[in-house]
Amino acid sequence: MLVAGDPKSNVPQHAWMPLSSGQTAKPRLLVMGLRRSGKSSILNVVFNKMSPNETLFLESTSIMSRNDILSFLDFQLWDFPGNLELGDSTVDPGLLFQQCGALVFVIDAQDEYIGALRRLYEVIILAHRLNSTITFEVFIHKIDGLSDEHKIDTQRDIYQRLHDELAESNVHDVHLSFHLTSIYDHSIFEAFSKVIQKLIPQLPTLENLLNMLCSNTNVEKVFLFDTASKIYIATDSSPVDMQSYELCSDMIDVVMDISSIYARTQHAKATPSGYLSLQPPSTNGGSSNGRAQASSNAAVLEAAANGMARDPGLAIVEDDESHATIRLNNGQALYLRQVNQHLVLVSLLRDDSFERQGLIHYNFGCISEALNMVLMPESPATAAPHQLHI
Ligand SMILES: Nc1nc2c(ncn2[C@@H]2O[C@H](COP(=O)(O)OP(=O)(O)OP(=O)(O)O)[C@@H](O)[C@H]2O)c(=O)[nH]1
Repeated sequence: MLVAGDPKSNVPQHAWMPLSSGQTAKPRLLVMGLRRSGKSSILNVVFNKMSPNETLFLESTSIMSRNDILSFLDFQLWDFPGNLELGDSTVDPGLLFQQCGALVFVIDAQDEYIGALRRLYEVIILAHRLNSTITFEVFIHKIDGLSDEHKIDTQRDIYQRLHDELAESNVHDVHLSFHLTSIYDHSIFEAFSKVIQKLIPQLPTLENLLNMLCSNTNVEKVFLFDTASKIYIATDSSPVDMQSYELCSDMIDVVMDISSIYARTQHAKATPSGYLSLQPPSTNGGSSNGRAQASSNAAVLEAAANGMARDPGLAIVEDDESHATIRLNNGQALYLRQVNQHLVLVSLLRDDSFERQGLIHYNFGCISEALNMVLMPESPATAAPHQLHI
């Protein structure tokens, strides 16, 4: 196997690191699938902020590569090239599967998928034998080219064939999930969110905290997002509807754009994995006029939350108390609150809830503290949280 790159080295943003034999024991997420199924495109769009159109120019991956995700969740993404066979002498199935938390298998739904199913079946049998805790996440991918009816039929057919084959081989206790995905809409972020959530042991506690926030603050929906990838790592227990998710996710882009103009001091530079690292404030940095305060204090933006460009090179806001509000023209509002360097809370609530704005700020502050305590209990910044007010 090949040598891992230093995540802090000065590599281009879209570069993926080859593998080394001296891996650290981070939780691992393995991405597999046949050639040209869309693996590298997915990883680059979600974790490197590549635009979907740019993926047309991606070259075929010929060697296994890994990307260290420097986020709230410290994990490794491994991209297993489609041309490599499991029986290849360079592949060590023990190394590959034993530390693997989740295995994402990408199937090109626009292509003939019988070959992909055969490969998936082989992978499941081998991986499950070596590590029965792996969750298998099947991405039925490139659904942008399919009608709604065709999508459902494809998913049903893939599920049935795989289920029958596994049952015939007497393999029953496999954790298997299916997701319909495309890099051309939010479905790929939604699917990755669900995959990552299964790797977070504190998920039930995070969900409880978000439920408390909703019931005490009249919040209709709240998501805890990883800022850089826009994967949501938790949400309250009300059902996720795609429109609310898209609005909340787009708000991160809007606030990033506004921050890129008005943020006072903290410019961030993208790490090789596409993640943001904040630089310390410069002594004379930033705008001297009052506009500079807008992004770090209450930025009230009467803006449509759609179609804004994103800028991966800038921090979203500047401190852990930063927040922003966008009032929509349908009586709803979006409220964003930074939790820490990697995470933000984005919520959808009724506009009239802002009559008690102080309460909203206070309660979001309490939940942010509690979230930090749950996710980073050793951090000195996480003192005991205050009580929620109703
Ligand atoms: N229509 C559509 N095309 C996609 C999607 N995702 C990826 N593609 C295209 O599929 C082609 C192959 O994508 P890659 O990401 O290179 O595929 P890969 O699985 O990494 O291929 P190997 O490196 O050969 O294993 C590219 O032209 C992408 O633009 C999608 O969601 N929809």
